Amino acid sequence: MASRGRDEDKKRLSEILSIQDLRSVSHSKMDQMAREYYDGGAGDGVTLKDNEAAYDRFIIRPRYLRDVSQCDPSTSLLDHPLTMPLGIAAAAMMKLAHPDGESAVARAAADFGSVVCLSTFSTTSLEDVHKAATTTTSMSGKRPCFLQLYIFQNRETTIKMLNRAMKAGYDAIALTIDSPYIGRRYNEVRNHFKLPSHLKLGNFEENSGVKVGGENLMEDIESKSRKQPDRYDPSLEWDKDIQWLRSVCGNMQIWLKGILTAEDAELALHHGVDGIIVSNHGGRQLDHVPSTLEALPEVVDVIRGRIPVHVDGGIRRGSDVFKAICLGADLCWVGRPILWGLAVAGQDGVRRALDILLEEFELTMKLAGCTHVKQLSRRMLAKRDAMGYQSRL
Ligand SMILES: Cc1cc2nc3c(=O)[nH]c(=O)nc-3n(C[C@H](O)[C@H](O)[C@H](O)COP(=O)(O)O)c2cc1C
Ligand SMILES: CC(C)CC(=O)C(=O)O
Repeated sequence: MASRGRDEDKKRLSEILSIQDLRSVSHSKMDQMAREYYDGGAGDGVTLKDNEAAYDRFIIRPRYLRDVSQCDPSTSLLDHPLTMPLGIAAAAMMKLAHPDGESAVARAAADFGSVVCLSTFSTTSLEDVHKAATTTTSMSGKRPCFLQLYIFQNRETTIKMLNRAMKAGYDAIALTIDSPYIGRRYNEVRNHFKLPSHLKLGNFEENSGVKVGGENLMEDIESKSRKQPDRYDPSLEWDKDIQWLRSVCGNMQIWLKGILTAEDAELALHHGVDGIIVSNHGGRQLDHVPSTLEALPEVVDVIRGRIPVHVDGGIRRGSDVFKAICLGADLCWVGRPILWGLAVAGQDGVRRALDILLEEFELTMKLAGCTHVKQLSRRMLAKRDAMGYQSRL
């Protein structure tokens, strides 16, 4: 019976041709609370929509007669090979989409040759996910693994988690800097978002004081009235806290997730972080901030290749990956497309999402006259505006 189910899933998956198809099919697989938590954003969703729309404002300037019979879409991260410049962004509570949750995502990433960034609020323990993410049947050698970090007011909670991550073998932590408080998300309030009782957070003990859900999404984390309150620390600052983090991270690299301006990119460099991710949290935090594709060039221009610059938000096609790399990103992380794949068919659905993005990326490279990721540059793009298009960036 189980194998018949998997065969049916495979047939259904082969009929899914794009990430938009995957998104539509995923909607019938989740209840309203999970669907709206995954798909929604903060406020009126202006930034959420703009993340995707920004990709349509850039046009590709293809070059022809350049022998594209061989094309290599691969790259590397922390000395590990990647099949293409694509990683799986941190997303909380993946078991809301599928019972196999984070482990299924990590296995699909390992087999494909991608990298996973695990959320602090995973529904699987960081040890189990590291095992799944680094055990691969098809890529040789060790796989890279990131842990996304929220720093709690009770620093012991954070230190315990970092010690577990070091012991498990994580390569890097990505500190999310755009969330001193959680954005205003109407869906979560209306749906009384709560982690269902059969699911548990994988990285905290029952008595840690960390929980998700209540009258609104963050009520438990942000409540000061709990007996053992433990919430995000909104007092984080460049000078004291990046240094503190360095002192408790051992050999793990420190990346910052959520940079949107040249000023903060400069500060990140000054404070010696190992890499940055241009991100607006998929439009889930402050509404009306810039789309990440449009924030990317000013960050790249300040960093000038001294540390890696990654980007996430609104990436739904291989051509979107192409455009972000042309604008100077070293790697793109995708969030919701992976959740949609997971909801549709667990590990196989995640693999389908990754395969679609790879096929589209490789074809875009070839049709634009590129055979290697290093050839992608700003000269290959133009920006559309109300008057037509501007041919040089
Ligand atoms: C359902 C969901 C949960 C998320 N949870 C986290 C999280 O726990 N920590 C974090 O730093 N970012 C989180 N993010 C943001 C993602 O890491 C990423 O920035 C965003 O999803 C990228 O945009 P995209 O979904 O359009 O690809 C979450 C995003 C979604 C959609
Ligand atoms: C609010 C957290 C539990 C997870 C998160 O960062 C998100 O939902 O965007």
